[in-house]
Amino acid sequence: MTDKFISIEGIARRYPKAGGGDTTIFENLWLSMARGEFVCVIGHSGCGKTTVLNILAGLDAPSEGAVIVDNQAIAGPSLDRAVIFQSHALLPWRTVLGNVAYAVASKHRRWSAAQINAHAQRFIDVVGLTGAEHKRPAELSGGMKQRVGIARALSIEPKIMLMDEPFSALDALTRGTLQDEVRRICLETGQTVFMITHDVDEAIYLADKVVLMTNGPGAVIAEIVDNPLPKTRARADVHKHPLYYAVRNHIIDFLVARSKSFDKGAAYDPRNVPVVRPGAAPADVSPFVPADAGTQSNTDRASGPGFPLARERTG
Ligand SMILES: Nc1ncnc2c1ncn2[C@@H]1O[C@H](COP(=O)(O)OP(=O)(O)OP(=O)(O)O)[C@@H](O)[C@H]1O
Repeated sequence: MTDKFISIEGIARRYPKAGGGDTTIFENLWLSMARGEFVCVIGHSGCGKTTVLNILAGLDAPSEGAVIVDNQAIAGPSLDRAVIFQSHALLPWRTVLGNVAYAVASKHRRWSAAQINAHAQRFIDVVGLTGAEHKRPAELSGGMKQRVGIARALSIEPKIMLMDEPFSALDALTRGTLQDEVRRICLETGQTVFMITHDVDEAIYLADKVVLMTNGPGAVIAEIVDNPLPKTRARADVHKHPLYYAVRNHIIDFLVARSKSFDKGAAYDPRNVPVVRPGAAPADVSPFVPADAGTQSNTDRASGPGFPLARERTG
């Protein structure tokens, strides 16, 4: 990877133990992300995903190591990095417009009220809330509240979106719609996204890369799954991709078995975590052929082990 827009460099997070000493949640974590890349992180509860996200947000500091964004070490929160939480954290006394405008005003302190409102309205329209501008959070459904959170994050036009299970509290239909919208918006705006999810299908649908973390304490990045789906993808076609089931099975197998007993082995290098493309031949991946284009089903073609690609330096 050449463009290291985000570079996580050997970070650790330790907390003091009640009886003395420290618990190491994770250590020596290295990961880099290119500009415009959508990365999903998957791992069991407690492995430190939110801690990593909070460090990226500047809300927490690593016990060791550093995170560099756009060639600058993170030294606290910044309007360049917007966070979308599972709970939307809206200001209950402000309307939809008021909530988004509040974020816009914090970034553009010299703008007039008219400029601020016009800018906020643009992002309210983007997330499909036109007509709900004057409602207060209590009058909105969970999905609408989450849209406000997304509009608020987008309205400050951050360089990076950090999302902590943003759709997990939503019903399946709303979740699907918002996943589609977030994907579209991120593609259109070239957003770089770091997102935590527990949902394997969500990760495969949204991500360019899926980072697999082992169980904590002492969690490590076991590997990075390079998603073979094309950047432009439609929800309805995702499962027809010839490698879809191989990728899905690989991630599930990791979560069910390997995340607990991951053997780093002598060859494991945290700065150079294996990048895998499950089901693909080591040197080549066939172009996507729709399921009805041939006699062999895509599911048949998807069988086979995950071959590690050439080890790619992530640090
Ligand atoms: N302030 C704190 N003091 C001590 N331990 C903490 C503190 N904050 C988090 N931890 C511990 O750090 C570990 C990682 O927490 P974190 O929330 O990052 O995990 P996670 O992978 O995001 O989990 P989940 O998927 O459940 O959200 C947990 O074991 C948690 O108990």
